[in-house]
Amino acid sequence: MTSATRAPVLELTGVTRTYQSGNRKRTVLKGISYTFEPGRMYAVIGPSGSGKTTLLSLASGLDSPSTGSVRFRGRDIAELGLGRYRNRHAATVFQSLNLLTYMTAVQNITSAMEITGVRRGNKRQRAVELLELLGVDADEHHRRTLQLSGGQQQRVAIARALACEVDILFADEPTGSLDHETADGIIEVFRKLAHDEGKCVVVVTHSRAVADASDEVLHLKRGKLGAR
Ligand SMILES: Nc1ncnc2c1ncn2[C@@H]1O[C@H](COP(=O)(O)OP(=O)(O)OP(=O)(O)O)[C@@H](O)[C@H]1O
Repeated sequence: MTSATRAPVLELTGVTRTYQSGNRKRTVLKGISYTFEPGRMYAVIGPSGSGKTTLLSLASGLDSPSTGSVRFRGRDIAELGLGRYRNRHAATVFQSLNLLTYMTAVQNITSAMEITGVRRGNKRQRAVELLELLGVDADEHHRRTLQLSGGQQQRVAIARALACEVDILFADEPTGSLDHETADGIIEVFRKLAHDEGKCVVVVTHSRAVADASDEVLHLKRGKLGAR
């Protein structure tokens, strides 16, 4: 299928976000319109403070735009329910990962499936399948995540996000704290998820390597999307 024939999975239309602190208002995003497709990897780049995390929060249903709309498969996510959108359709891997470090890799994934109400008979088996897909070795599946390396923890966090069978995966600076080699492995994971598994992968990054590996690069500058 060519990209021209793919139905969009996510559409931002005229999205603005204004923050108010005291009497001061500041519009961080100034009318962003963009269409995301399945099976593609997107990088969101831009200077510090340009609104990348704000854009990710709106697109992932953690926050609502001041004006404009965010649509998942044609339906406004506010109407769908932000909680439902986040649980069923769009997962986010945060910079802090938020793994439960006293639990094993498998337990982190199965507990997320319980919490988000995934109806699947053998959750442990699914957790193992996902860890294998992401290249986490079998002897690491049952180790507490505290004992795993940064790159392994990042993979577990991605597996946990995918466990809820989402269509869109957002990640905020996923390679920021990793060495080059480990970062390259994570970039490859994202590319495979997009190109082989058909996910829409959206990564906020300062990394040139992530931007170079992406199918599309969105450059945020002064609240607008521009050419790179
Ligand atoms: N909840 C908030 N209330 C008020 N201002 C906010 C809030 N969240 C973000 N901002 C402001 O919005 C602007 C954009 O922030 P954002 O975190 O989206 O930028 P960013 O491009 O992700 O930056 P960085 O690359 O440094 O992480 C900043 O000036 C920030 O101070």
